[in-house]
Amino acid sequence: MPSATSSSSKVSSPPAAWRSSSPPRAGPSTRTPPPQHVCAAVNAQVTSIPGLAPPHFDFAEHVRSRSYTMQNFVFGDDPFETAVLLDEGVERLLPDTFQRACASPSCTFEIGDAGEKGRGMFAVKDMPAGALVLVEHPAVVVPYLIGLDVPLRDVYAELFGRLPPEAHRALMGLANSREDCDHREGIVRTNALGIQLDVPDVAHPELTTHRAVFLNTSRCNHSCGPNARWEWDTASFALYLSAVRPIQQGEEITIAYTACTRPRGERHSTLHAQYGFTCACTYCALPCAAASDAARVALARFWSDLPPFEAWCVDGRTPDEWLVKRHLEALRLIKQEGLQVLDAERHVDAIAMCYGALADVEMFRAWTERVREREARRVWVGVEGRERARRRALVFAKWLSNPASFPAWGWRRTFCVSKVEGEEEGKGEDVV
Ligand SMILES: C[S@@+](CC[C@H](N)C(=O)[O-])C[C@H]1O[C@@H](n2cnc3c(N)ncnc32)[C@H](O)[C@@H]1O
Repeated sequence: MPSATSSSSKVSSPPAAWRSSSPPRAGPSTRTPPPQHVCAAVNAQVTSIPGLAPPHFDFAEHVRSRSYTMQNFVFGDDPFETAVLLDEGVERLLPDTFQRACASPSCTFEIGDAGEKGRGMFAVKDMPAGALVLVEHPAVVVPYLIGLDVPLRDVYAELFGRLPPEAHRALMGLANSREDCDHREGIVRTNALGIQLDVPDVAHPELTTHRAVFLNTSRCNHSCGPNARWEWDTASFALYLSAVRPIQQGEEITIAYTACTRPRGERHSTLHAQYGFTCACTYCALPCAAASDAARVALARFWSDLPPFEAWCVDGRTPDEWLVKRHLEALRLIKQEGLQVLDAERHVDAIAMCYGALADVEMFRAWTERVREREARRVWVGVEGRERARRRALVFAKWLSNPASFPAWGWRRTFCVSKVEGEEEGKGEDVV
C-alpha cells in the first residue's frame, strides 16, 4: 500500500494562461461573448442539469469572467502526464501535490474487438465482486463548460500537443463518434467521463464539473446492466475502476454512461442525444422491455417509497418479515436486471439491521458476515475511505462476537406496538 505522504507535483512545464478574450490575454472590457443563440443553448443545457446550475447561470457572463491555465500534471516517479485546461479559480483550489494513487493491479484486462460497439475492455482473469480492475490518471481534463472565445479546435490542438508522443498517439487513436465537430473535440466528447474536482465554491457549481479522457477506461463500453463502476478521487487525481459483480475471464468489462433505472426508451434517447449511438448491450437486446422497465422503475423508487427503519420497528400492523421481504425482492430485481451498480449493498446492510431489530442471532450473524466479507473485498478510494473501512471492520467484528452490542438490537421486540385484535386484518401481508 503506498504511503499517504508520498506526493506528486502538479506542474511539469510552465503553465500557459488562456483567457476568454479576443485577442488572448486582453482585459475584461475587450472580451466578446459568443453569439446570443449559442449562449441561450448553453444556458438551457446548464439549467437542465440540476447538479450543474447555479440559480442564475448566464453563459455570456461566464465567458466574460473566466480565465484558464493550461499545464501538465505529473505524478511522482510515474512517467505518465495529464494535460489539463483548468479555470484559474479551480486550479488555485486544487492541492499543490497529489497523494500517490493505489497501485493499479497487473494483468486484469486487455483491449479487444467488441463487435458493433467497436473496441472494448475485456477481463483476462476471473475477478470477484469488488475487485480493483484498474487505477488510471486521465490523459486530458477540461472544464465541462469552456468559456473561451477562441475556437475549441485551437484549444484542443494545444492541449493534446502537450502530451508525450506515445500518449498523444493513443489519445488520437480513441474512438470518435462525433461528426459535428473537430476531430480532437470529437474524441473528448466521445470518450470523456464526467468528473468533479471538489472545489468549495458553492456560488459556481458549474465550475466543478469536468470532462476527463482516459486511455484505458475510455475503452469501456456502456451497458444498461454494467459489471463495473468507476470512482474519481481528486486527492490522487485518479480513477478507480472496480467490479460490481463477479467478472469472468474473457467477459467484456462495462460501465454505465447514463442512469440505468430509467425505462429503455428514455435510456436510448439519452444515449443517442448525448453520445450518438444506439445501445447494443445484452439487456437492450432482450425482446420485451415492459417487465424490465417496471423492475427498473421500482428500483429507482425503492428507497423513497420505503418507510424509515425506525417506523417499521414500532409498527405492529406489518408482519415481522415484511421489511426483510422488501429488501430481498429488491435484491432479486437487481440480479435480474444486472444492476449491482446500484447500491445493492445497502439492501444487505438493511437486512442485517432488520434481523438485529428482531433479535434473531443466527440470521443477524449470517447477514452481518456477508456485509463484513463484502467490505473486506471492496476497494476504498483515498486515505479517509481506508480509515473508515478500518473502523467499520472493528465494529462488525464486535457485533458478530456480541450481537446484543448492535445499537438497534431487539428494537422491534421492545418497541413494536401490537396490532389491535381484528383491526386492519392482514394489512401488509400482500405488500411484497
Ligand atoms: C467511450 S467509447 C467506448 C470505446 C469504443 N467502443 C472504442 O472503440 O474505443 C464510446 C463509443 O463506443 C460505442 N459504444 C459504447 N457502448 C455502446 C453500446 N452499449 N452499444 C453500442 N455502441 C456502444 C459508441 O460508438 C460510443 O460512442
